[in-house]
Amino acid sequence: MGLSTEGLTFAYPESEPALKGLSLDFSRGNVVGLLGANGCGKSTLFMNLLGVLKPQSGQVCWQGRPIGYGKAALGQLRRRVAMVFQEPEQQIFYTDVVSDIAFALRNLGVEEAEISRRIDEALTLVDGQSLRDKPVQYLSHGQKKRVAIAGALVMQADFLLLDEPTAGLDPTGRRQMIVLLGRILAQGKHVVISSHDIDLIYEVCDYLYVLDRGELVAQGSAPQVLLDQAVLDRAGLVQPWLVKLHTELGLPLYPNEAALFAAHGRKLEAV
Ligand SMILES: Nc1ncnc2c1ncn2[C@@H]1O[C@H](COP(=O)(O)OP(=O)(O)OP(=O)(O)O)[C@@H](O)[C@H]1O
Repeated sequence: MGLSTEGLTFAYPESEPALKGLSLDFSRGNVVGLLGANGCGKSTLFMNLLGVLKPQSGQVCWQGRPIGYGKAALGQLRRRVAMVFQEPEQQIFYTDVVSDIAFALRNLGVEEAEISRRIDEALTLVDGQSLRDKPVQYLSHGQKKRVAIAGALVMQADFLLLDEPTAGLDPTGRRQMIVLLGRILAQGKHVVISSHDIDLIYEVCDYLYVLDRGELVAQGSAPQVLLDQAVLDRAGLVQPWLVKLHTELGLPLYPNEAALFAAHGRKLEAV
């Protein structure tokens, strides 16, 4: 058991509810995907999960208990649940990489030796050791994204919320992000991904929730949900290309590109 919501309804002031009675369990898979057209409520949900926004009814739960909204309770929650925003600028505040990653840990009063150790480990994980002393302003978008992920990893949270992790990345950067996700999972963490990158969602998620204007319209394993054309139409989504090869050409439903290549006796070149 970990992060979940029960009947969560949230409305911005003087607006229709952006989230309507959502009961979601983010421990249903190691990587849970959130899908839906623009404006369906994904970012609003993430802000509720972090306790930044408070639902009008229902609740966000940690280990089955409603979270608190006092300073101490939110501090505890954020050691468990960390978010990586879509735009790295939303969470990078310092001009150099190491100070930026250290910021939240210093705030929590973590010892400097421990801070160095965690930064070293996180930068290695994101292939970011060479970025260590670079001014943040000179980093590319993809490099900034990796620094932002390192910033979340040093918190050692159990759940990482990733908002559009592949947005703005070139094909190599996107592949590297998938490799990085694998490393994060190997550490036993849970990941929640909100993304319009349907191929990424298909390849990495083992459970999906589909939202349409704040309502839950489908849930299940990735193949279960993404083979359901009615759900895709309702939520404004398209089939991943591997699903399309299956439905249109009758090929087996391959879980990823490497499996498709392997089935044809070919090895996919590594990044
Ligand atoms: N600060 C706000 N005040 C009022 N309404 C808002 C605010 N932020 C978002 N909304 C509305 O809430 C709904 C959900 O928006 P949200 O940004 O959560 O969707 P999203 O699924 O993350 O969209 P996208 O895929 O474009 O990032 C939308 O109708 C949006 O217009």
